[in-house]
Amino acid sequence: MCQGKLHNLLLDLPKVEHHMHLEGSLEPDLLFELAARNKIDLPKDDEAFASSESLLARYGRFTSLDDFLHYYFIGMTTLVTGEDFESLAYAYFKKAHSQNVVHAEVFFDPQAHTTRGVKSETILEGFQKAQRRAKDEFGLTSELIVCLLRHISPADCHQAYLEALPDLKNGKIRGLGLSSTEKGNPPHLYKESYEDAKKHGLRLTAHAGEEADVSYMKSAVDDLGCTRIDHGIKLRDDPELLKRFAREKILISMCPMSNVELRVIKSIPELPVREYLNAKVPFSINSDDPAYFGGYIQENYCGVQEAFNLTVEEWAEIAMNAITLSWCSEERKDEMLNGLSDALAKYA
Ligand code: HPA
Ligand SMILES: [Zn+2]
Repeated sequence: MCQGKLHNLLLDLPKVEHHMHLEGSLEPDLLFELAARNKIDLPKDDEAFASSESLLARYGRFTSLDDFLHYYFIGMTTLVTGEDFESLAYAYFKKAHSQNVVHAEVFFDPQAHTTRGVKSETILEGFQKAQRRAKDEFGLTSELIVCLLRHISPADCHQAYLEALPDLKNGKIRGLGLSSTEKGNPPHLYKESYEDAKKHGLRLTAHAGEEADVSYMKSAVDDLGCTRIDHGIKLRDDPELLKRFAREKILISMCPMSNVELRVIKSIPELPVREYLNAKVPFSINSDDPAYFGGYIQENYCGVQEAFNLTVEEWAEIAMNAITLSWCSEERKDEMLNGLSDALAKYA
């Protein structure tokens, strides 16, 4: 991994995570523990589920987004009670805090749980307990973003959106996202939910430009009104749209290790980090599904440094954009910006 002065800076930087699926932080050990406790049958015809070790080994051989999603959706069937959701989120916050994450805006997939009979209140209460503990014990603030699963029909997704709406309006859930199988499920299909959310002034993001092309990014902005795009690594292919992202400060939440593990790119140097920095397109660096892709946020920061050898000033800009384009209060942003100045002072 990266070395020297810059490595210490990357450890010290106060970090903000914008792209992390809580269900994607389910480590194999906890997965097996929950399966035993909740008497959940894992597939017997897949030898990957023989042990934590074999499961981890299989995670190292994903061939595509859908290949990963197959394991991701099986894994989360072990989450049943409020305590399970709390343990999951608390374990993530604790790990994130150990890597100097000071604020996290995290996704979850209610449709994957409610369709198995888990109540939305159970999920939300578990996550909220973990959020309160993370704030009290670590000073780590967080926001929840509900994801619509785009492999499910837009009509069913709209139903899920309507179920989440009261908690979007009362601020328990901060924003709306769109995830799962991207190709063949373009953003505009989910317009009804996003249009309604926009009317209510809610925060909007969508996964776009991960496996599919840049037209999905354009549709997420034009048709859905997103002010943030998750992954979003295809902007090079539309120079006008790239300028617009810079002008309107539309944040891209990049996930380097995820892109390599899901074979979207061969290696991190292929990412458009230099182009986005030069064009002033704001982006943050994130872990996506850290239990599945072999690293949390720190490992992703180090991977980017190894690949691009960025300067202190460039890291300062990345860290500052991550803070200022977060969906928290201005007061919280000011606190985080002060923390950033203190961390940078040592490296001036
Ligand atoms: O990287 C991802 N892409 C789409 N859906 C997802 N759900 C979890 N991670 C992802
Ligand atoms: Zn994601």
